[in-house]
Amino acid sequence: MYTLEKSKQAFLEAKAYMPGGVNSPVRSYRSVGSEPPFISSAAGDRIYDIDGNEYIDYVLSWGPMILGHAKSEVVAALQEAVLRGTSYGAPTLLETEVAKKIQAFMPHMEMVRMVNSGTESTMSALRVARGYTGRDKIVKFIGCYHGHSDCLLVKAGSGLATFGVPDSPGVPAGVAADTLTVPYNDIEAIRDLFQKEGHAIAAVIVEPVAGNMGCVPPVPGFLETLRELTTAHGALLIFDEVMCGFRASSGGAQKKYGIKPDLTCLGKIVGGGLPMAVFGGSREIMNHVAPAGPIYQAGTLSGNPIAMTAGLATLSILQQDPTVFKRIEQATDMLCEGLRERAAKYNIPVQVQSVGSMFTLFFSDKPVLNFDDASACDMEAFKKFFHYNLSHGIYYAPSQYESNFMSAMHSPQDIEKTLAVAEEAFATL
Ligand SMILES: Cc1ncc(COP(=O)(O)O)c(C=O)c1O
Ligand SMILES: N[C@H](C=O)CCC(=O)O
Repeated sequence: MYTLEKSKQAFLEAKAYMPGGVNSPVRSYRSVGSEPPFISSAAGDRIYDIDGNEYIDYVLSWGPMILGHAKSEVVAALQEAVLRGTSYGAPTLLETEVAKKIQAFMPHMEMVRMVNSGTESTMSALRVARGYTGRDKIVKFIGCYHGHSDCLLVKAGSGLATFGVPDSPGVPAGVAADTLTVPYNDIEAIRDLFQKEGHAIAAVIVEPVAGNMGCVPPVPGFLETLRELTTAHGALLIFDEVMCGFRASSGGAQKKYGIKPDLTCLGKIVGGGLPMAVFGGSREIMNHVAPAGPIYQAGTLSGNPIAMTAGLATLSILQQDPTVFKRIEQATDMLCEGLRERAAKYNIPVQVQSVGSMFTLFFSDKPVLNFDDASACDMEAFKKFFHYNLSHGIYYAPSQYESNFMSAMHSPQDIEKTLAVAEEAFATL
């Protein structure tokens, strides 16, 4: 019998010490109206909670664990690394190794700066864009989420969309005023905006494959238009590949769609499951970052040896096995196709959207192209489907405004099991 009794008790206690009982809102399960399982361990594609439940994990720590949890080579590298000390606040050989690896996957990242989270990465990339262009305004897309820095908490996706607060209190109006927003995939709207404001725009920041309103691919011509407009108006194009880097393809969305951004933000996979992110781009732009240039950016723990070790081990494994990305993508396709078939059998209108190893099942009768489409989905059906799956050992993201992820450890048998549970869940709707 599935029970979350211990997790419920743990959540009650956690709420006394941390707002909402969590350290990131999406973990609280508030939008699906229940308590979250408290996790005790994870291995491969499985996670285990303190009540003894086992789940096939499609959240993967919100994306990073592409090789699966506790990958033996990564764990061994970390065990060795901690014995040499956990942080020096001084340069190490590891950082250059990681920078070279990143460049091997994404050649446009000629120079990088390591930071500790995706939030820091996008915040710093925007500062560079503003410092480099001498302009203040930035453009973001409605429903995209780029972390929680002030100027990006405007019409944002992920937890903000889930909890219905796309513009957070506490963001000064003056800061928000410099953030211009446009619907995702709306080529005409972005053209109009550039016609009016192009001279003042420092940068366009975009999730080139949106993942924070669920998985929404770019329509043909969308990314190309962003490239054309930013170039024509002297603005920078920032690809926030914190989520879709190493997932849309081995070289992220920039490789998949053949677009060269001016700056790229990476996080999640690049740190192998430890707090680590980077931003980077051409030498010409990055040489404006301190101390090479005047645009200030810093961090006590940035580039710390433990995160570098996990990142390097993860990227090395991905680089050594040229079939790994294809295999994970094929597993994703197999699952998505199976979900479509099972839903159709019960006449449940769904859109199962995927790019590479990211996917979302939307309860919608038409393709989801933007935030309005995502918001129009049947959230009650989502909730029921989610809970049936959770209580039968399938761990999906607890919001329609999130992507799910595949790892190299999900086997065909795991996918079959996932589909069998999905079929039962559809039958209950
Ligand atoms: C596309 C994207 N950008 C930025 C972020 C912020 O990263 P972090 O949560 O590491 O601050 C996230 C995830 O949270 C993300 O999905
Ligand atoms: N969608 C977010 C990041 O990708 C979820 C992670 C978080 O905010 O805790």
